[in-house]
Amino acid sequence: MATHETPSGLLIEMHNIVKKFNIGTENELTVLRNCEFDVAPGEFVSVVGSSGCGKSTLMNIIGMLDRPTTGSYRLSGVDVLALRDDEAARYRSLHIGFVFQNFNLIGRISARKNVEMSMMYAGVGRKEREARADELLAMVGMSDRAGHSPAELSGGQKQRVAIARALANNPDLILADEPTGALDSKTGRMVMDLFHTLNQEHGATIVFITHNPELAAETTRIVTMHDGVISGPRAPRVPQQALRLGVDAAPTEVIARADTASSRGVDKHERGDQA
Ligand SMILES: Nc1ncnc2c1ncn2[C@@H]1O[C@H](COP(=O)(O)OP(=O)(O)OP(=O)(O)O)[C@@H](O)[C@H]1O
Repeated sequence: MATHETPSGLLIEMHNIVKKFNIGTENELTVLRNCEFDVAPGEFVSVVGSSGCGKSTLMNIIGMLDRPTTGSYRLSGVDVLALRDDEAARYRSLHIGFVFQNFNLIGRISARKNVEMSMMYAGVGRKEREARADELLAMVGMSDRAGHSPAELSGGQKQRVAIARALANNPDLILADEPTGALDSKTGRMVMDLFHTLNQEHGATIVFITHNPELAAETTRIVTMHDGVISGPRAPRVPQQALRLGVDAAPTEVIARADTASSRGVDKHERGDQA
């Protein structure tokens, strides 16, 4: 796997990204316009902007689920746009963890199997997969539901499993698209606190798309999209010594901290300090 030590010190380097849909037809649409987007290791960056401004389109390109029409994109120093589709799929599965609004868990298998699945694609052996899935589910406080199927879990529990799955291959980057969007405010708070713990305690680099300005304000940097154009502060240019994600820290301690922070958030909520 590539490491964070890139010549620029940046994890994501996007330059002059343009995305057009339906090229050459009467429906041609330019959705991203000369976007510059850099992220340094260890950042927790939120991307905000009104509906239809291009956030998910940007996310799909960062997540290597789609390619830009023009522009350059390096992830962990690798020119990922130069990769063939099969190479890109493998690179994506090893380097990026996704968390979606609607969880995107596989319904007919257990929480543990959902976490294991991405490791299976990465070629991790069964014993190691099972052990790591258990560690990750402990980390997100879901050990007691590991054998349950997604239908038997609450929204917050599903999202915790999805976060454990996103961490499975020790990714360089977590991409979270409205991860609290389908959750009530208390559960959303808990999920957000888990992201903070992963960022602060484990050095996880997170790009977080949200409509919620209060949640965005908690992150280390906010960029705004407007009609396909990104604005906001640039990534710190000084190379950072970021920790790679790992579960070597005591998992129970991690979730305990998230839970404590979560109750603090609820208290604030009850006091009316936040929406
Ligand atoms: N595959 C596609 N083909 C054509 N147009 C598309 C496609 N995907 C997105 N668009 C258009 O691109 C624009 C930006 O969409 P995108 O989903 O990126 O916005 P968004 O900021 O994520 O919106 P929301 O906050 O509502 O999710 C929209 O006008 C949308 O209709």
